[in-house]
Amino acid sequence: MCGIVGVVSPTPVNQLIYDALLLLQHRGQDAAGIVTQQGRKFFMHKAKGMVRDVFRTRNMRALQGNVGLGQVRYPTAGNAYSEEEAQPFYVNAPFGIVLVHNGNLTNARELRTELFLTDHRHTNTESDTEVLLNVFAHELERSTRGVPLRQPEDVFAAVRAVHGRVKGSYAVIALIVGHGLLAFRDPHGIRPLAMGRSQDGTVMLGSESVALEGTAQCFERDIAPGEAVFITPDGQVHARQCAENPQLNPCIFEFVYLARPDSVLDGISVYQARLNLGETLAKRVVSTVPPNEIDVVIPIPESSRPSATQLAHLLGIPYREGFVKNRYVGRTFIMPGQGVRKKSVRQKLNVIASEFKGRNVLLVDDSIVRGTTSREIVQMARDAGARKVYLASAAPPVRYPNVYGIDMPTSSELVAHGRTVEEIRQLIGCDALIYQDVGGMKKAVGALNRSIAGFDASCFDGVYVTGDITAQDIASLNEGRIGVETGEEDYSRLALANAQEVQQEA
Ligand SMILES: O=P(O)(O)OC[C@H]1O[C@H](OP(=O)(O)OP(=O)(O)O)[C@H](O)[C@@H]1O
Ligand SMILES: NC(=O)CC[C@H](N)C(=O)O
Ligand SMILES: [Mg+2]
Repeated sequence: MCGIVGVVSPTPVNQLIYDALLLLQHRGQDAAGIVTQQGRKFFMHKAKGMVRDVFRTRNMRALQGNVGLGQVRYPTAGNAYSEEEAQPFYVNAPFGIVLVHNGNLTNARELRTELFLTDHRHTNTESDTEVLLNVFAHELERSTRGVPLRQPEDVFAAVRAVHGRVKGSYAVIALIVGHGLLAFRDPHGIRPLAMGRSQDGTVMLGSESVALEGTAQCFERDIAPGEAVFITPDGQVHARQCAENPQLNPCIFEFVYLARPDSVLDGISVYQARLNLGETLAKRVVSTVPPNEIDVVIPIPESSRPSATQLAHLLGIPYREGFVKNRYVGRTFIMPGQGVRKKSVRQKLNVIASEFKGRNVLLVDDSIVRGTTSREIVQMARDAGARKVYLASAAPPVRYPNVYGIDMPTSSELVAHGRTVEEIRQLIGCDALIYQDVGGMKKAVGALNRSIAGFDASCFDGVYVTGDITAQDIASLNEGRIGVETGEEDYSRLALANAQEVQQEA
């Protein structure tokens, strides 16, 4: 998960891109970058940090031009430390291209070798996005060598070739100097991408509808899976389906946690999806804990709030705020490194003790991944004097690694991996633990857009929509990954140990 945005406008775009990135900050808090283009020149500024820290006035002034793109990064490949892996990425040939990417390639390693040996292209980082850009550049070069670019045909042909070579998830925005802005989505549409316009002729592309609406654009439509859209500098929009068998399988975790509740992705309101999840979760709570044994329902801020409200409403139990969030601490789950995450839960959430004292409380979270939040929160509720602490999760147990751009690289770090619900309950230390079930989750979200063929729910059910992913694949995907915590934490070691464990089990 990252946030991406691209704009073509009759007026300068620097502030518009900045504003859109701020609206997408929840999708990536590790690095941010913007490129604009004026004449034959790109202007780029990127660095580690949140949007507000990365861009100072002098940086903004230098970002000139009426066309540009930007990204907020949540690293899921390569080195979380490296400023060089912040996006956008740039190649000088053909034409001069910059690119931003949300997603994760599952065959980046093979492609990197292929790029070097066959395409004679050098990549200088461990980033899968750099690989993706070079594959695109190579394919564009192939169709245009020695002749001027025929747009949009040559651009669409290159995207078609990219679909043929690249595997995994990719929502992409690229800018070809002097020619226009390109956006495309992988053939399963795993990561979201939408388009909007404003009356002055501005066209904007962004990861979530909130980025469009929050910058006064009118949401127009989602980009279809496999589709490419090319916008010329004068604002003309060309669109083409570039995949052979496109099928919409959006990532269900977007609706559970990643996206903002005020966004609508692929026709589904994220807020309504979370209300529905609360509704189905309520039914499961009833079968485990009699509602008259629960005095109060308390959400674990921020993302679980809609599910918790709906659950409390259905069970007829008071909904109270028991934790206050320090708004200046970012989302803990998307922080790289377990040490940072653990420390941040305590910094981020503090109890209102009177809401717990002598009560049986039902805490609701949207999901339990590593269990970092739940373990701390349950203890905090006990310390505040709760009699019984029950915990309910609006998502099912997260048991499998994610390979499509969510930072869950190894199964061993997932609290639910290889454990029964009772074992997880003991680890977390609550009196009862109630999970959503996979079918219930898919039904709750899927009911909001019946034209969706199915969701990518791989971290819950182990089914990977782009084809089987073996333990070895996961190990090689994690090769070279460096976490932020120690600077040395190499995820491939963890992943290999994990792969061996899985093989032994088999
Ligand atoms: O089991 P864990 O590994 O702790 O991960 C799950 C938790 O992380 C997320 O919260 P986060 O603080 O990132 O964001 P939020 O404020 O949007 O809920 C999510 O909402 C859960 O609370
Ligand atoms: N999660 C993402 O979308 C990140 C994009 C890319 N895989 C990176 O790590 O930089
Ligand atoms: Mg949370």
